[in-house]
Amino acid sequence: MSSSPIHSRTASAVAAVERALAELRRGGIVVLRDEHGAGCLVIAAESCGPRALQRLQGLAQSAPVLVTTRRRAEAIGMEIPPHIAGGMGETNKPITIDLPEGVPVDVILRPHESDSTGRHVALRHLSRPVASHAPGLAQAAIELAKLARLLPAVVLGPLTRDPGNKRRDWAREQDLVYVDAADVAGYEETASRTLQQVAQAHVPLEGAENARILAWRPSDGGKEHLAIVVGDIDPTEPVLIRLHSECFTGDLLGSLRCDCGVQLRSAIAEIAKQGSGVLLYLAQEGRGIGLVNKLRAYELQDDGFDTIDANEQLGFDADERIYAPAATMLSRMGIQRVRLMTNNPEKIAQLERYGIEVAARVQHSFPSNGHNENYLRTKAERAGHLL
Ligand SMILES: Nc1nc2c(ncn2[C@@H]2O[C@H](COP(=O)(O)OP(=O)(O)OP(=O)(O)O)[C@@H](O)[C@H]2O)c(=O)[nH]1
Ligand SMILES: [Zn+2]
Repeated sequence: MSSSPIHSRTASAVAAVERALAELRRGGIVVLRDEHGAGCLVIAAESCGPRALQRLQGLAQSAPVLVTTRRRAEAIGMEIPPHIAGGMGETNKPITIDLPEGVPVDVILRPHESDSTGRHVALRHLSRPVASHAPGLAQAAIELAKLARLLPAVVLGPLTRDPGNKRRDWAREQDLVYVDAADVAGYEETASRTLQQVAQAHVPLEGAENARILAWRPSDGGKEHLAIVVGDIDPTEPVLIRLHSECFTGDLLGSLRCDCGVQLRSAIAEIAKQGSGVLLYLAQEGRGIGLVNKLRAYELQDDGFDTIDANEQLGFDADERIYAPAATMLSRMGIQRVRLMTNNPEKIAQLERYGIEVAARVQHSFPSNGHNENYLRTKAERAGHLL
């Protein structure tokens, strides 16, 4: 990669976000600052221990608040006043809630624990949502928690406005990780632009012996994606492509809750049958919420929620994936036109948005295995999947 000022600015921005993610996952405090100089301290609710919380309370310049998403707040039965709920298009915006002294932060996380009257335990401790002092910071803090594959709930400690750029120096003095909110917003797209191929090996696969695996890594050492190239690609013609999102349970363990295992193996078999093509194996487990959160969503599905509602009950969107890394890898391989094996119109729309022409859609669906009927039905009826 070139060391031009633009590239080094990109590299340092993604590196700052990656450091913040590691810090949140280990229960540390991150300093966030927006372009107007507003700042705050952030701890992920899921990893918030008593020492970090005490430190945040000591450093913050007003009382800490709890921030989660509207869907999570609604899932625990919280009433959201219309002036806070936001309009259309802001369906899952961050919701700020006062955090009275002594209230355990994790009340927001305990899924569906109710008291004897059926009221969610969180409501016993938490009052109605309040207006956020800096909505952009709340949004960036929630985004960080999601990128760290944690539940979208954070403790936020407001800081006074910072007219110059002193906040970064202050963070350094306090030995705290600092990140600009603007760098969080575009992180996944920016990181995808830094993807570089770092390994390539011939790996004969059952039914596709002429296969190579190419590994791609972003400059911050974050999520690595793979391209499984079968046969010899001719980029002058639309190339047969499958975008496969990682599914540990389906791909590796043969789980029958989903259709990923059969989709993975059949895609490779079909590509081999047609002579050549590429399967992109994307590190976006659980439609982008991570394996742990997917298992939490499965728990909710065992209680009767469908795959979309379960995501939303946890506070996520139904699908958190972006396909910018896929588009970058295709372009770097010289592939601009594809025949895409999918039933998901969002994959087509996003690839086109990122500059890849989808010349044709190739259907890629399989009969139910006796365990995933509801899952397949929900994808067709609620996620707009084409069958
Ligand atoms: N959150 C969540 N993720 C799931 C669930 N079941 C499967 N997944 C994830 O969904 C992704 C699989 O989706 P894909 O098969 O790539 O995509 P799709 O949206 O079904 O679209 P096509 O298969 O291309 O038609 C993987 O990351 C799985 O881990 C679930 O119940 N909840
Ligand atoms: Zn799966």
